[in-house]
Amino acid sequence: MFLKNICKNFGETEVLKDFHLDIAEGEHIVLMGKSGKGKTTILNIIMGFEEPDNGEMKIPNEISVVFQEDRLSEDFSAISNVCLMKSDVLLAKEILEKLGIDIKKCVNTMSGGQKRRVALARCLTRDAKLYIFDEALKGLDEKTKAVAMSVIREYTCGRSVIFVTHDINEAKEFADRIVEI
Ligand SMILES: Nc1ncnc2c1ncn2[C@@H]1O[C@H](COP(=O)(O)OP(=O)(O)OP(=O)(O)O)[C@@H](O)[C@H]1O
Repeated sequence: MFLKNICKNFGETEVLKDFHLDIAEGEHIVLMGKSGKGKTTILNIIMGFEEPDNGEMKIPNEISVVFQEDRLSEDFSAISNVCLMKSDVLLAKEILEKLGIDIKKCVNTMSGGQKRRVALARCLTRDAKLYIFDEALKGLDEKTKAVAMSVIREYTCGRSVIFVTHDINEAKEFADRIVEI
């Protein structure tokens, strides 16, 4: 997949100018850059939520995402949230259990870090060509983060990934290549 010469302005604000990104099949890219540099804008263009002003791109249709916000159905259990769009219950259970989540627990009784892990499990349960993690481990303690990182690595092995983080240690641990914008 690739993005080539992508430009994007919001009114007078120039956010992206001739932005390039190539990702090989199975490659894990970490996208870094200061707040407001345009990382989420790039992801929104990749996901089709924003139109670029200029440029070319080739992006797979099957994309699975962890957004910055959890975007869960609060009144449903962990397993129902993960299986809402996907019927592979066995895989969903396996991933939720590896992430230390009680599958029957209702989301509205969960801590922030537990909700984050449900959002992660939902993303990893989907079969996709490209996985996007936008600050997916934000708010997790170090031990939980290490477990979550190893689960992400296990289930994205051989698949293309864009991982956005401000944490250089996370980036170095995960990346085949770090892209700074
Ligand atoms: N819909 C929009 N309308 C106007 N300006 C926008 C819009 N979306 C983003 N921007 C602006 O584009 C710039 C890049 O925003 P973006 O959210 O892509 O940054 P980011 O690198 O993801 O930041 P952060 O690390 O804080 O999440 C910012 O100046 C932001 O204010």
